[in-house]
Amino acid sequence: MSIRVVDYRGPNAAAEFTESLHETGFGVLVNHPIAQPLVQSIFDEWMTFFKGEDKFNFAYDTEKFDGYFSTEVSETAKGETVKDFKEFFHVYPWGRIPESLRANAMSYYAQASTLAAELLSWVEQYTPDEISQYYSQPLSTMIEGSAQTLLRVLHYPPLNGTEPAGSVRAAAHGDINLLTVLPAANEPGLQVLAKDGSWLDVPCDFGMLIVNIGDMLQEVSRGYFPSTIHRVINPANASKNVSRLSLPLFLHPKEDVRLSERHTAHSYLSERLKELGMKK
Ligand SMILES: O=C(O)CCC(=O)C(=O)O
Ligand SMILES: [Fe+2]
Repeated sequence: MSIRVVDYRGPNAAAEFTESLHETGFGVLVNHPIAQPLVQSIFDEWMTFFKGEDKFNFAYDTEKFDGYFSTEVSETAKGETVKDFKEFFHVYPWGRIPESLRANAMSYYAQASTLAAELLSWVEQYTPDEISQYYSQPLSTMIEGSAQTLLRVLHYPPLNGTEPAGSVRAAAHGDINLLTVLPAANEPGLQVLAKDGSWLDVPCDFGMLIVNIGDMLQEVSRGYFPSTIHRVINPANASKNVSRLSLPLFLHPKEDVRLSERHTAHSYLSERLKELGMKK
């Protein structure tokens, strides 16, 4: 198994991309419409933000989850005991963000959301009928105008020996949401769990766009599109002291969207956040 790289402008892009998502839960696009200079500017300006002190004025809201999560708060993946070694900022259009960072973040949020809606229409088009009969509405409209869609700006600090023993940049996990869109980070490290139990590097050349299925699309498609386990490994010695920045946009359905007989998007998210200890 390997993760296929699909040319967004190629003649069979929609079919090839959907096939990749079905087989591996991941798809990688080149020649896509997200402006790379914008991604680079966001990396540069957020690197400065994470190095500074202003971030502490944006400590995350414990009810609404917008704002800054320090390495002390961070996240512990389901089934793990040690926190991931990372800090991050949750950006929502309605949430808090330093004014100087807002324009680029919102521009990226809008571009990636538009692209995600198109990719979901590809997915819908190439879903077998026996699966798409379960979709309660077109996949692309599930995310339309959703207040839950979340841009996470992640900083994995250089490893300098002060990190907690046994911690990794991001322990193995599946994403909760419908679909995740993620420009290749400035450093490698993202891996996906193959069916044979081995870990595969996700292609990550500068300019590539990585897309993966989340648990909610797995639920909607009754498992036809798998929410594949992935992780971010610590760097090898040579690049140990380099920060890694990453910019996943987690596309969430609107709260009242029905995913399955058991779940709406709202009930599903509440259950998962409780499991993670993030919600009472
Ligand atoms: O940083 C990455 O490459 C992936 C991050 C990730 O998987 C997540 O935040 O859910
Ligand atoms: Fe993830």
